[in-house]
Amino acid sequence: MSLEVTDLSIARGGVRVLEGVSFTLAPGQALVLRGPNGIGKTTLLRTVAGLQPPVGGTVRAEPESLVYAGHADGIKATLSVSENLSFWAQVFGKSDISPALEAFDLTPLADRAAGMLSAGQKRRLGLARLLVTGRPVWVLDEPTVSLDREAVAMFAEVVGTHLAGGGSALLATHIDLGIDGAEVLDVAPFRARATEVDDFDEAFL
Ligand SMILES: Nc1ncnc2c1ncn2[C@@H]1O[C@H](COP(=O)(O)OP(=O)(O)OP(=O)(O)O)[C@@H](O)[C@H]1O
Repeated sequence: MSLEVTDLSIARGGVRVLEGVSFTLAPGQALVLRGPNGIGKTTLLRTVAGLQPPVGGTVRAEPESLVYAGHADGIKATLSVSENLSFWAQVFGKSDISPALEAFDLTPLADRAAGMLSAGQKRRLGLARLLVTGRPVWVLDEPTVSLDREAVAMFAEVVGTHLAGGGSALLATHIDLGIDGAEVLDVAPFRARATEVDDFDEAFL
C-alpha cells in the first residue's frame, strides 16, 4: 500500500473542514479528489503530505515516499530552469535531469532564468520537479492550473508513465485529466459540522 488514510479529520484556520475521511492508494493507482470550492481539498492534501497535523485519524505512508506539489511552485527565480532542476535533483539524490526537461518540453528553456518564465512554463517546471525526486507517491494540488491543452496532455502522459512504473498519485483537480483508470473521491459527504479547534495551523495562514 502506498498510502493509507484512516478516519482523518482536518481543520483550516481553526475550523474543522472535513471529518471521517478514509481511503487507500495502491501502487499504480490515481485518486482524484473532487468537491466544491472551499470544501477542504487543499487542506486534506497538505495534511496527507505532513505539512499540517490532522485533528484526528491517521496517515500512513512509507518514510520519504511522498512528494507534494501545491499552488506555490517553490521555484528559485534567479536560477535557470536547469539549475532549479539540478538543485532539486541534488536534494533528492538524483543526477540526470534530462528526462524531466524533456517530459515537460523544457529543454529549449533550460538556460532561461525561472523568474522570466510564463505562468504555464513555471507550472511545467514545478511539475518536472516531481520527476527528479524519484519519490513514488505524488500529492498534487490543482497541478494543471495555467497549463494549456498541450501541457495538460503532457502532464497526463507523465502521470500515466509514473503509474505504469508502480508510482501513485493523489490529486485535486477540477478538470478531467483523462488518466486511465483514475478513481474519484468526492469529499463533499465528509464536510464537518462547524467545530472550532485549537488554532494549530496559524503558522501556515
Ligand atoms: N489561511 C486560511 N485561514 C482561514 N481559513 C482558510 C485559510 N485557507 C483556507 N481557509 C478556509 O478553509 C476551507 C478549506 O479550504 P481549502 O483550500 O482546503 O478548500 P479547497 O477544497 O481546496 O478549495 P478550492 O477548490 O477552492 O481550491 C475554506 O472554507 C477556506 O475558506
